[in-house]
Amino acid sequence: MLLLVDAGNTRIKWAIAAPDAAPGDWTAHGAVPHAELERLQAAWAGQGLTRAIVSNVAGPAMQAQLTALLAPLLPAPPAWFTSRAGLAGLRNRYRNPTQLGSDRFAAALGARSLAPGKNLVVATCGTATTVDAVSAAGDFLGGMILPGLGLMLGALARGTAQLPQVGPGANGFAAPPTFADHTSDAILSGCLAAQAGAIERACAALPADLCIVSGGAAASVAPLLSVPHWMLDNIVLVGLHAAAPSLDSNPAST
Ligand SMILES: Nc1ncnc2c1ncn2[C@@H]1O[C@H](COP(=O)(O)OP(=O)(O)O)[C@@H](O)[C@H]1O
Ligand SMILES: CC(C)(COP(=O)(O)O)[C@@H](O)C(=O)NCCC(=O)O
Ligand SMILES: [K+]
Repeated sequence: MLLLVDAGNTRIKWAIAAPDAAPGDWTAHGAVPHAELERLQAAWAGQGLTRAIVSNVAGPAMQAQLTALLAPLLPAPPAWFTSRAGLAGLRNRYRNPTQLGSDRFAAALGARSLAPGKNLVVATCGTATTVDAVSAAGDFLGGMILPGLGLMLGALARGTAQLPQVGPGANGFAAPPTFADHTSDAILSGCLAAQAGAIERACAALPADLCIVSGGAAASVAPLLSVPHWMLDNIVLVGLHAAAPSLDSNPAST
């Protein structure tokens, strides 16, 4: 069984797939915040793992923790997925291709596997929000990095005397009226508009045939979008899955 891992700056997302499964066809999947990393031991043990592909943008301490966690569960070390100049028909136009976050390159691969031959904007609304362009011809053109919804809300609370910390309600962050009539909703209106506005500007600039929206805050941001879009739980894992066959012949990160 193949284990796919997307270690972001807030949560570790994972999925397990049979060797011949199509990208996104998973037998199990889940997510844990960094503080609950040890729960992955129970989730992954006994799954018959034979191989793992890991994207990690959360730093060397996370890599060390995942290495220790996976050592008894796998016959060989995991493949640490990294951005590179090209993979699976996707060319990376970043000035230095390896500087691109591995999750962004994986997300672009995933988007292209789901919607080949289209001009795509790929937005992942996580700790940071990234808004990237993939051309119909298969070029990762580059993109935007902005604070994610949680960071925006936290920055306003930390950096001002009068603004409160706005948290999610029972159903996440429901969009308030644009011109809100109290402070909490005014903050939320502004931060959601910043997220959705960046995505819409990217879609207009490309221009995009389709926008793919993913990440922990996607369900809060997507309803505001006035552009054609698909919302997916984890486009990064789809991309790692889609990349798996190509990594055998191009194991730059292993
Ligand atoms: N209930 C919620 N509603 C909306 N957004 C949320 C909620 N819970 C978490 N988030 C946002 O999702 C982010 C985590 O998403 P995730 O895609 O796992 O991030 P990362 O890949 O950076 O670890 C948090 O930083 C926060 O901004
Ligand atoms: C932009 C990111 C911080 C996003 O991380 P995330 O929100 O998924 O935790 C990550 O992709 C990263 O560290 N990128 C390296 C710099 C770059 O992509 O240009
Ligand atoms: K992100």
